[in-house]
Amino acid sequence: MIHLKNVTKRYPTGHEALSRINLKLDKGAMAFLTGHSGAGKSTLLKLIALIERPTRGRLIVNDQDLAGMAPRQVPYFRRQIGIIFQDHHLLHDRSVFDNVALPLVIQGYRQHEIARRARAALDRVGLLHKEGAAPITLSSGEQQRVGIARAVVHKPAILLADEPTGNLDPELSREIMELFIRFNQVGTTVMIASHDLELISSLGKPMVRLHEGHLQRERAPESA
Ligand SMILES: Nc1ncnc2c1ncn2[C@@H]1O[C@H](COP(=O)(O)OP(=O)(O)OP(=O)(O)O)[C@@H](O)[C@H]1O
Repeated sequence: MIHLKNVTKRYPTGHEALSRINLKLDKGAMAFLTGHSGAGKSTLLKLIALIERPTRGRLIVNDQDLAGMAPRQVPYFRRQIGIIFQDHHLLHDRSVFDNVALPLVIQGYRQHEIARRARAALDRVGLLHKEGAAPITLSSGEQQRVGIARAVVHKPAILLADEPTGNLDPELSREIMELFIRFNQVGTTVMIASHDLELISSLGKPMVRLHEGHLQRERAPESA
């Protein structure tokens, strides 16, 4: 589902954030990406989501070679991916429902389909009863769950999360990770960058460690 072949990313500053990365994550698999701050975790997720392009090497995501993808194809490619950030980027002048519905509105879904899917996504994160609330009135764990509902509302094949529990206490962090495991159990391929080693090593999923842009396998999903 996600295959990186000898991928290097050098930013215009000259800094090599990733060096010759080979990594394979099968369809329906789940893995954690670990490493210290600056190790290249966010860069790797950005390459998979085509937010950044590699300097060298190839990425195959959901059977598509990203090198050959024209800019006009990128929005269609991204529909296969849901992305969750540490600070969830919610729109604070819109309701919880509107935030979750937004990707479907942009994609031109019909009104009744938007309502059905947005409520289903909110239900899956346990927040259907908050659909009319303003995000600012929710706890940080609830706000993160709204971000997750928005990321899964279009039923992406791949879910990428960048430090999704960075601002949460240990108990809420575990709840959020368990939510990701549930999405994985219904077939979504999941990759999560996190430096919360204590939590993720207790979850029994493969871990891939980056160190200064180099891959150091721990319990790797599969060698490429
Ligand atoms: N747009 C950019 N331009 C130049 N350098 C960048 C850019 N984005 C990231 N970097 C550099 O690349 C390296 C890897 O950054 P990245 O954000 O991928 O690390 P990370 O492992 O996600 O770190 P953190 O856990 O702190 O988010 C860092 O040294 C960073 O300063």
